[in-house]
Amino acid sequence: MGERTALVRRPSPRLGDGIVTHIERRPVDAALAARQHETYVAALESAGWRVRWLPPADDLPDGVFVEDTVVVCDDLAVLGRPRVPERVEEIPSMEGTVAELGLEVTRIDEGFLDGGDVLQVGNTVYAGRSARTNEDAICQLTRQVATRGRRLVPVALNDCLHLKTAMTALPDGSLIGVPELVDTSALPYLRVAQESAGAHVVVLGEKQVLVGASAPRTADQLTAEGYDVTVVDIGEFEKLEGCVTCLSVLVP
Ligand SMILES: CN(C)C(=N)NCCC[C@H](N)C(=O)O
Repeated sequence: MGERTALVRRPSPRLGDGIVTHIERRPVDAALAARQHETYVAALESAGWRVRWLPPADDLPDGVFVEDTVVVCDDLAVLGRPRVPERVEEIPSMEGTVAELGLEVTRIDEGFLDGGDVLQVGNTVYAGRSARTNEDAICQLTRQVATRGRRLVPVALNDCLHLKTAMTALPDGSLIGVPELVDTSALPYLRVAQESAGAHVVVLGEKQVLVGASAPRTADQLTAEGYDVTVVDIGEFEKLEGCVTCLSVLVP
């Protein structure tokens, strides 16, 4: 802890068998995915994040989307509880890793929670009500993050996989995303991303962000605003409804 650690897992050669819900399945080039992942990890490292590899899970096609397996809030790690059976086996290796990092590990005992539905901005934790994350889990998460001084705001989603499919935040805490995909009534101002992939921003530092190559207009706009923008192509992961946030858990 305190070392700006990025948790990642190498992509499975079976990535192409991962779950798709809202888009059509397309063939995945596993070798290209591996190269894209290397570039993504290198970008985290060059922004000063110490990379910690989770044990490989080559039999778990979605195992590379580590964001869904845990929510880290200060020294607390709340393990995800996948609704989809295919992803349940990803949790134990994340549990071991966050325990080794010295985080206090807790679980959700009822309901379902994917970390992709949880966006932390300052002392606010936004939690998406999705097909993967339900009310029982959100209630428990509310109590757990309250122990770290956080206030949870539930957010209803419109037909999208995860909250972070719809929106993320910039380093100054302002929200960016696709308003049609979220109930904005509980949110402060949600800036409209230039393209849907521009809803996915990873905050690497105070002025440093990472976005996917599928969001060129957002990248240009953020650059014009003075951000140091790293662009990575994660096209093979996008075929499985992944985005740049899903591929790591950043432990500040
Ligand atoms: C913010 N997002 C989108 C995520 N955190 N996770 C993406 C998981 C994709 C995987 N195929 C699945 O359907 O579970």
